[in-house]
Formats: sequence, structure tokens, C-alpha cells
Amino acid sequence: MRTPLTAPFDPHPEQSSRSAIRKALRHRRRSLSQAQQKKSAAQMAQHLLASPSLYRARHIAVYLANDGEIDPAPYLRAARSRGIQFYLPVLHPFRDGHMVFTPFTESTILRPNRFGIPEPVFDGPENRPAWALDAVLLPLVGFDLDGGRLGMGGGFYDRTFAFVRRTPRLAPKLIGLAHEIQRVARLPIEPWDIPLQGIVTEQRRYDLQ
Ligand SMILES: Nc1nc2c(c(=O)[nH]1)N(C=O)[C@@H](CNc1ccc(C(=O)N[C@@H](CCC(=O)O)C(=O)O)cc1)CN2
Ligand SMILES: Nc1ncnc2c1ncn2[C@@H]1O[C@H](COP(=O)(O)OP(=O)(O)OP(=O)(O)O)[C@@H](O)[C@H]1O
Repeated sequence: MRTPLTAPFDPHPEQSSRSAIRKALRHRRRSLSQAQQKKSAAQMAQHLLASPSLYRARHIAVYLANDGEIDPAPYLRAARSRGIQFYLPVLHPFRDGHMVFTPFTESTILRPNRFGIPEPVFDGPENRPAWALDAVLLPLVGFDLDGGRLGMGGGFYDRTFAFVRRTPRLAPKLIGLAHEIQRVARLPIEPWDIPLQGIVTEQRRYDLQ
């Protein structure tokens, strides 16, 4: 039997499978009020603006908040004035399970992807290779402080950044964003999980490496 999770998330032990934890944590983040979401996004923006791992970053991938995810938008608004170029993930049209990254400006045209999440239209020449990003802010469904992470379950980030393990020199900084209520005592780590440099919540920055 898996080790039961303890505070701050304490489901029944029989729920401790990846998919059950994912379901519970997605529900939890969707239950946050709009006011709480707004406040958390603003607080997280301050932590991101002060984050040493992003000091020299010029090309940063983000996401459009969906399903109760903590919203990077207030950070974007502030960081754009510092000359940072942002990118959004686009589901790869034929490399199944992979994503590409397209520039995200105020004039980027967005269309819903097959999950209903708005994304830029795929435009090969516009894409920036994943290895040429300085940092990636990725949405977490759950996290622990040993580097365990849980996403939406599609393995999109895991596949797209699998090269990080083979060529760490080429690796962008991978930083997970989440609400503090998405922290669990311990997540089952899978061999394909990509290692995160850190996690930022509305409350604080966790440096993992
Ligand atoms: N904001 C945001 N954008 C993102 C991601 C993300 O996690 N958040 N992704 C990170 O991977 C990619 C999309 N991945 C996703 C994977 C699964 C589901 C999802 O809702 N699955 C449904 C059922 C699937 C279906 O409709 O076929 C579910 O689990 O209920 C959504 C997005 C790219 N863009
Ligand atoms: N590098 C990889 N190559 C092939 N398949 C992979 C790779 N990484 C993950 N997968 C597959 O993706 C599926 C989803 O994995 P997992 O449940 O860990 O998703 P996740 O970490 O929640 O998603 P995401 O990476 O999109 O945030 C698994 O079935 C796994 O086998």
C-alpha cells in the first residue's frame, strides 16, 4: 500500500492514487472564490518579480489560467514592461503529446484547443524551440517539497521537456506555479517526471535545487 498522505492534504488512503489525488486537487482549486484567485495571482506576481531564478530570463513560457489554476497574468503585465518576451504552449498538430511555444503578445489571436483552453494558432516559423526558452512557468495540479509534481495527466510537459534530463546544459529553468492548497505531503514520483527548479505559490517561493 502507498504511504497515506498527511497534512496539508489528507484524503483517505484508498484515494492516494495519482488520478484520485488529481481529481481532489482540481476540485479544490476550482472551489476558490474569484476574489481569492485575484488576490493569490497578485501575491504570486510579487514573488515571481523578486525571484532570482528569473532575473536574467528574457524568454519565458507561461499559460492561460484554466480550471482554477493560479493566474500568471498580473505577473505578465508587470514583467512585460521589463522587456520580457512571453510564450504560450500550443498542442503540437502531429507530434502527439508534445507542445510547442509561440510568442504571446497583446495582439496574439487565440483559439480554443481540444481541451477548450485558448491557444495561439500553430505557426511553425514563429515557434521558439523549448531548449531556447530561459524559463518555463508551468501549471501544477499538485506538488510536494521533494520535487514531486502532478499535472493534468496528459504528460505534455513531461514529454516536451524530457530532453532536460539528457542535456541539462540546454535546460530552461522549470518553475511550477500553484496555489498553496495544492501542496501535499508526498506525491508518488514517476520515472518520467521532469525535475523542477522551484515552485511559487501565493505565499512563497520554494527553491528545490
Ligand atoms: N492552462 C493550461 N494550459 C495548458 C495545459 C495546462 O495544464 N494548463 N497543458 C498541460 O498539459 C496543456 C493541455 N493539457 C491538458 C490535459 C488534459 C486536460 C483535461 O482537461 N482533460 C480532461 C479530459 C480530457 C478530454 O476532454 O479528452 C480531464 O482530465 O477531465 C486539459 C489540458 C497545454 N495547455
Ligand atoms: N517522456 C515521455 N515519453 C512518453 N510518454 C510519457 C513521457 N512522459 C510522460 N509520459 C506519459 O504521459 C502520461 C501522463 O503522465 P502523468 O500522469 O505524469 O502526467 P502529468 O505529469 O500530470 O502531466 P503534464 O506533464 O502534462 O503536466 C503517462 O501515461 C506517461 O506514460
